[in-house]
Amino acid sequence: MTESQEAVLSMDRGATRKLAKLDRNIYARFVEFQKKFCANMNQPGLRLKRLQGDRRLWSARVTDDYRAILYEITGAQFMLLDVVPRQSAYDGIESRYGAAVNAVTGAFEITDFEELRAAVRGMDKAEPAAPQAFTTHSDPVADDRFKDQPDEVLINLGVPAPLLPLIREISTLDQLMSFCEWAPHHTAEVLQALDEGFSAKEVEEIVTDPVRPAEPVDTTDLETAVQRPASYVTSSDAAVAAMLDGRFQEWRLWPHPTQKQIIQRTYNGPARIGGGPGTGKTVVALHRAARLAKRLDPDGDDRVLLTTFTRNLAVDLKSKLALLVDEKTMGRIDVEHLDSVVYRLAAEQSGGLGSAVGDNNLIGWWRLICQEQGETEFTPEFLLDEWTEVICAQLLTRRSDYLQARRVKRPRRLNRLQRARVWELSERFSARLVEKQAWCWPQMRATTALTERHRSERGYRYRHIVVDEAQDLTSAHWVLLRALAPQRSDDLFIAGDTFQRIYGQPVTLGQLGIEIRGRSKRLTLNYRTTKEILKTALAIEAGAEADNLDGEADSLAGYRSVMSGATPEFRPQADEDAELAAIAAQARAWTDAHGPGGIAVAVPQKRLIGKVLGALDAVGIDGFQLGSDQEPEAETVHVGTMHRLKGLEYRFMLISCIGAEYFPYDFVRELAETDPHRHELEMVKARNLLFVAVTRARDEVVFTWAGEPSPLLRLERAA
Ligand SMILES: Nc1ncnc2c1ncn2[C@@H]1O[C@H](COP(=O)(O)OP(=O)(O)OP(=O)(O)O)[C@@H](O)[C@H]1O
Repeated sequence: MTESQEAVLSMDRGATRKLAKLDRNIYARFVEFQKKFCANMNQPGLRLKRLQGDRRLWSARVTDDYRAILYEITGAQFMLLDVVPRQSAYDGIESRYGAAVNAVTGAFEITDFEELRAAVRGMDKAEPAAPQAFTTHSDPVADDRFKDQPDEVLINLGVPAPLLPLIREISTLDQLMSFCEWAPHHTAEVLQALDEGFSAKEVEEIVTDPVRPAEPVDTTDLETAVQRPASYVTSSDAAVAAMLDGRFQEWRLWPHPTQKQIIQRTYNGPARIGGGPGTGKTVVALHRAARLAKRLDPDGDDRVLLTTFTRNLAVDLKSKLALLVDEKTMGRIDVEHLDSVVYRLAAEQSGGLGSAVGDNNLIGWWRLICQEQGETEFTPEFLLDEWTEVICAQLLTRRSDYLQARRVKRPRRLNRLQRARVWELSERFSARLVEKQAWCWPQMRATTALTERHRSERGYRYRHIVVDEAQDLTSAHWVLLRALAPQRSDDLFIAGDTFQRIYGQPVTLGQLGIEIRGRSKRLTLNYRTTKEILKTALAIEAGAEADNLDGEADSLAGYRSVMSGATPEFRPQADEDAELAAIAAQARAWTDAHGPGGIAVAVPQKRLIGKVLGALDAVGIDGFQLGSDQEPEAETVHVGTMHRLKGLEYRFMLISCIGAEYFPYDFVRELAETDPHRHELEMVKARNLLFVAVTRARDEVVFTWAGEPSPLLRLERAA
């Protein structure tokens, strides 16, 4: 009798796609098969047998009529190639599959040549990927992009030589997209980047170099190859089990190799990851928080803080994190938006906090102080900004400190007398808050940061901090974060995209005691949005500049997508009623075609939400107003301000009421006359806001407006 032997059954992305296509009953039987096989691959009912030809090819029984085709990595680790009807299990098996270690990336790659041939030659084997379902792409691929690249260039970039003849046959975008659906992951990325117009040298830099292993590649060492992240192969039964029980999401199992490097690296200080929308910064932040928490001393009481800018994003982070860690590890991680941390610590420090003055009301308080003091030299807007961005941000508590404070990038120079006046007015403002038993965010952030700075001498609240949406944090937030964790390796991990800054003002982390220089990296592959949507989004930011959170320039260079879909549509309307009707009609059309859910309408102002909800209701569609607390209902059309959509994603997006009348806001237009410096800052935020809204969409975007379009749409470039 053959000995019992446990086994690992690994899968790659191709295998998961094939399983997804199986009939449900067969799929259920495969799940049973997987368990049995892993418990004892030699049990007779599995009928494991070696196939003729390649000595690593095996078949095993899933049902009487279906066989699993397996590829042997080591004696006890197999890769699933396919699940096929028994009668066809052995037909042309050797010419159908290829399995090899990629000499450039070191990845173990399985190729199903039959699927690839079908993709290029149009047999009905390959189905187009979901995101391309509504598109027709008979556009030719540009010959000079990848087709004219010499073989050795493609091979050098990591494209396996056996794929070249088929690649040479590709002549339309449709063929390219279908081919890439089944091609090894790295090959797909290379071809798509070339097709987007990146030169071979650029592709080498942004696609190939990041996954090139440091050590020489031994193409006969399968065991090492399957462990490389570029292989996209599951390494444990737990991962396969999660995949099979329907909880499978690629980002959980297979971070991109570039993402994985960042997740796993030990940084000897604060580190930053940037990158355009949808490049997986949040995915990296989640994995990193999970990894750091798992590595904490199980008997110690160190904790991890995973934080972000808004409350609804913290809710989202928490539910995603729960997919990566068990309950015990979750218990070591606080997932909380940063102002909630501020509030919690402030309440702990002072007991009662009094009533809150919202950010929008602060200007009224400053106006009153100016009136009372007969102030004419400084406007309330300038004073509020100065108090927030200099006094609170630098935690200045003494007049003498303010008189000497650095005022980098502030709109006007102030002499000593002027500073003394600003300080006096600020003291009056602070006294008024105390008198009225009120608090506001800038002051509370600063006070909490100061207290925590002193408290940290007695021990730190967190061992590791991971921050998402970092671009919107204020200086006081940063000072607080610095005070919450000790200056050690892996102390602060910062994810954010400054092109998406829609709240605060630029900060220079180095000046706030957070040194990220030399520990900064950027992701460039967009997983969310189609090329067409990306093009429109990039037109909005064309020529724009952003910082890298450390006083230097950031860029979106190399930013690209591997998906393709419909071109965004721009639909001007005669008046507001016509626009509301157009919004409702489009939401109806998407709902009818694709079912409810995954649809959102973004508007620039809160007061427009009710109108849109009314228009949706009139055509029998349930709308849901996005708020900060409530979990959004899935099967409704979500309607929210562009601000509220930050960090979220939808398949279909309407960006509506985007006429010049509503966007940019009135107060921003007025600033052009009264305060050119602030006008410029607010225009950057408005432009970024539109960029954020557009890049929430996965598949389709439609813009609507009545009257003049907003100048920020940049129709001349975006259409
Ligand atoms: N390695 C990956 N494999 C598959 N999907 C991924 C991967 N990385 C990210 N994604 C998916 O891409 C989408 C965008 O990811 P994520 O939200 O992390 O991006 P982001 O850079 O934080 O975006 P934004 O800046 O717009 O908020 C998500 O749907 C995510 O699941």
